[in-house]
Amino acid sequence: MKLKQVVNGLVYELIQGEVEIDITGITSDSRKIDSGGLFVAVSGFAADGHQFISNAVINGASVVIVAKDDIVVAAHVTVLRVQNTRDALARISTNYYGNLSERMNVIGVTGTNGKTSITFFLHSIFDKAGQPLGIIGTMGTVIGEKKSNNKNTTPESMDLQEMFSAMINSQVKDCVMEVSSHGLSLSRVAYTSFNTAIFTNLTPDHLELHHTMNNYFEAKAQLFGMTSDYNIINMDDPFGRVLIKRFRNAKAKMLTYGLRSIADIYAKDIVYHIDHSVYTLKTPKGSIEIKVNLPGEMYVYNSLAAISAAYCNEISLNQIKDGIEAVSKIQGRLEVVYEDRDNRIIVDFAHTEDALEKTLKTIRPFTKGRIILVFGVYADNSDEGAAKRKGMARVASKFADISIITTDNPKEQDNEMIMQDIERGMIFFNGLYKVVEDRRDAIHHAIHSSGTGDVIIIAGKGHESSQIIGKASIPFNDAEIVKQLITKRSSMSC
Ligand SMILES: CC(=O)N[C@H]1[C@@H](OP(=O)(O)OP(=O)(O)OC[C@H]2O[C@@H](n3ccc(=O)[nH]c3=O)[C@H](O)[C@@H]2O)O[C@H](CO)[C@@H](O)[C@@H]1O[C@H](C)C(=O)N[C@@H](C)C(=O)N[C@H](CCC(=O)O)C(=O)O
Ligand SMILES: Nc1ncnc2c1ncn2[C@@H]1O[C@H](COP(=O)(O)OP(=O)(O)OP(=O)(O)O)[C@@H](O)[C@H]1O
Repeated sequence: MKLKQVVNGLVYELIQGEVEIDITGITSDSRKIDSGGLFVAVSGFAADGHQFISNAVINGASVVIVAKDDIVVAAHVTVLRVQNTRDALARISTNYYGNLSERMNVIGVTGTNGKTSITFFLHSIFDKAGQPLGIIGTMGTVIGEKKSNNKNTTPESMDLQEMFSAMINSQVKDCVMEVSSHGLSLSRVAYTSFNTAIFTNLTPDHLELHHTMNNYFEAKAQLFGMTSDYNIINMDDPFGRVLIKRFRNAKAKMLTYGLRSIADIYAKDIVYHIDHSVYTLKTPKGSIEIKVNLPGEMYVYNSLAAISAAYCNEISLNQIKDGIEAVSKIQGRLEVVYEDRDNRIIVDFAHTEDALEKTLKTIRPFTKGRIILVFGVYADNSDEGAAKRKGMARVASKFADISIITTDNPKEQDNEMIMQDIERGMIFFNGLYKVVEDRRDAIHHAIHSSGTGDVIIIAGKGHESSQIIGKASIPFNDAEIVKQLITKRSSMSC
């Protein structure tokens, strides 16, 4: 493609070379450049892409986009300077693939918790309506029968536009994607056209990036100014109500959901069971009974969010009901990975204070014995990280009977410091706890110390298939470990 076409709409200064040349591809990673490719130098959190320009040129880059002055690049390379290279990457990626989101129906889901299950509910509903729906999110990308892993919940702009292209090539024109605050703040979804946006809730998370709840909220709020058709908002959430006020008169129509009749779409007469909930769905077009095969209020909310988007897409109430009811479980989301007469073991992805509290409160009414919680936390060395560790300890102390503090994904943080901080929190909040650093040993300890009627909740890693310690990614899946330990226990007792 001609560089001139690729940079259409981009505000830039031509430092050297010319734009009437062909390029073979775009990347912001010098290690991935092909001969004749365009390299965008991004200043990141760990490294500065400007330092890799000469590598990119050695690897074949014929065009470089920079944000800094005084960058010396080989004379045969075209160099453009822009204000913000992340934004430029999004602009040129969108051009390169032909602005595909404009030809698609894109539903963006944002909020701290619940995004993944909403995408799964919607996928199932669209399936019942005979419309293939692509998914992009934490659990990967789904296009028809094809599934692939994602490095990020919301992929880098170049990867995102490539995914849209793969969807179009597979005749998938409807897409639901999780839109993280990182995705919005780091321009990963800039220039993507969203038809619909969904807001779930906002509670403390990712404060190492945003520092304040207000900044975090403002990052999320951007999505609702990017929509053409509908903004769907949880009106029971305080931040949801701020969005309702702010976007009431926006171009996109507003649809609210919640548990009270003032919402456009709401749930009435909810009955909670150990493994499902039943409620009457109320919509402006009528009512229908819904069974959600995941327990607790949070999945009533998540189902309502998905239902609201399906409703805006004119899917019938019967198809909506069939779609929600066809989701029997979601990996790592209150997933019962073992059950016998005496005990249940549940794996859940709760990795924020609010998610952990909701998970423990959901399980409590159905627990005859104790709740034994296995958890750790990823939180960096900032004040915000310290607050997260203390907050998780507060919830564990208050809502579990005993907690086994262990390793989550410490990444490059000091795990000893993380666990000591959680321990300090447990002491502060008077929680009963034990520290077992190795996660497998911690799960083993929980199983072996459990008695009749106890429920074990292993929180924080849900579906994840590896544990990230330092730079190493070690295969590890909570459900799999439980299976191994239980098998070992039963073979020993034979
Ligand atoms: C903190 C953070 O968000 N980091 C993301 C960010 O990395 P970065 O820009 O800081 O990259 P960097 O490593 O500093 O490198 C800077 C630049 O130099 C380039 N480089 C680097 C080395 C080299 O040899 N050559 C080269 O060109 C890199 O390609 C990059 O363009 O941009 C990368 C590309 O988009 C992301 O993959 C990466 O996500 C990391 C893996 C991450 O963990 N991110 C998390 C915090 C995140 O984004 N989470 C959200 C929300 C999750 C949720 O709540 O569900 C998400 O959407 O995933
Ligand atoms: N509506 C909700 N409100 C609060 N907590 C929730 C809600 N839905 C799910 N959770 C909790 O949050 C955890 C993560 O859920 P889910 O993966 O759907 O969220 P997410 O928004 O996709 O998060 P992430 O972007 O971190 O993957 C669940 O395992 C559960 O403990």
